[in-house]
Amino acid sequence: MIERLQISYLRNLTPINLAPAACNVIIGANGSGKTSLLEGMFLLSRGKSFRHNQPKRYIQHHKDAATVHAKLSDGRTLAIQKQADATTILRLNQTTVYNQSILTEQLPTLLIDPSTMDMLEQGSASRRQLLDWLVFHMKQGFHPQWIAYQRLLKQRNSLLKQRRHLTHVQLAELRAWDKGLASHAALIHHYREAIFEAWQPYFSESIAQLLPAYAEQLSLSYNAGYDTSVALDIQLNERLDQDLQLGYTRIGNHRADIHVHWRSIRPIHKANEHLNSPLAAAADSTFKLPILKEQAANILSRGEKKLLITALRLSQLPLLLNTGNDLEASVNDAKLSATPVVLLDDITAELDDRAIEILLSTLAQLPCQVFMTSLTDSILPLVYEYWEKPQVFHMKQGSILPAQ
Ligand SMILES: Nc1ncnc2c1ncn2[C@@H]1O[C@H](COP(=O)(O)OP(=O)(O)OP(=O)(O)O)[C@@H](O)[C@H]1O
Repeated sequence: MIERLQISYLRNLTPINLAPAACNVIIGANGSGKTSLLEGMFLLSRGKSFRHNQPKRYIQHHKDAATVHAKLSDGRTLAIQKQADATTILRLNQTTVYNQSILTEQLPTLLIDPSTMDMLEQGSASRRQLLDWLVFHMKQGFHPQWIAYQRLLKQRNSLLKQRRHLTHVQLAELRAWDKGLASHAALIHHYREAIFEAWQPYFSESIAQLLPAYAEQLSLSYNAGYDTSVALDIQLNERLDQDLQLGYTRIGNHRADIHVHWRSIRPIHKANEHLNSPLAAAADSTFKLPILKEQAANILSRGEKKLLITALRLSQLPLLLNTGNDLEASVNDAKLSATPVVLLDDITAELDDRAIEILLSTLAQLPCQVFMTSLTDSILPLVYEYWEKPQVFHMKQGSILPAQ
């Protein structure tokens, strides 16, 4: 759990120095800096902002760098400094580290915010990241494989981009990379598939709570990004000409995706209603209605999609925290080294009262730390219902106002 949080020169924030509790509510007007505070914690955990890629966009105007520092309750300290030229300095326990994943491991953050609410309609990247967040924290071997895969893929794509025709030497090099890609791909798929399987029942449980009317109708599927019954290098070889035309690699783990499907339910008929009367059954046009299947994004209303995305994210936490049965525990081979931090940005504007109550009551039962932003204090009665000693911070023009 974050015991102390310090943020300097991030957007409009005046240097922040907070001692957060298990549940924290940040209240303030539009533009007061609430989201920037969440952005700071996300930056520390992931090495990037959830709003802009370029550091110069979020580093305070006329400053050279933004810094976020956190002290965890077990004494560990984490720090990140982002400079305008995108140089990043990372520290764990005052020692410089060179790999963001080291900090990510120490501070898992789960974000539920308005920008992620379009995830079903966007390209596959955000849905793939959703799965990979779980896989990263639950499967120790995943990250090194993913890094090695990405490195080879980058080399391959830059060769494809330069050339329409390859020399013999380049072809031999490409084949060697493809072999490497194939072996990383098989493992990455293996990790993702195992975590996906373990995640599904949690997703169904969250849907039953947040979208009960669709409990029987929504399901998830995982697409590996290539045909996993054939080694990836064989498939890459078969489609080399197409990839050369395109200038990039079209299949592989980097194209994996998560889909949410909707299917209709057959109308339920009263017992024996049609058995004695085949003519009546034939006359009833609903009797033989086929089961319809669709992408959930094409069926659900905007509000329902938000609930679905909330269910996707929320269902990850109990799995990650191993609050389920031993079967799920056996899937998790990476011991979680820190309390997950849940960042809820402006949920009152996104979700209805019932959904907010389900979200908060679920989070209050889990060993996680919560930071939520709100324009008004209308959320406080609910927060006090579920947490014993929440911290309430009021923000104005980038500063936390002193407690009254
Ligand atoms: N690089 C920057 N330097 C200084 N100020 C910035 C920078 N980038 C953005 N700002 C300002 O910082 C403020 C940050 O707003 P932020 O999104 O954190 O507020 P918020 O309280 O979450 O608002 P809302 O409720 O409208 O979402 C905005 O007023 C914005 O103009």
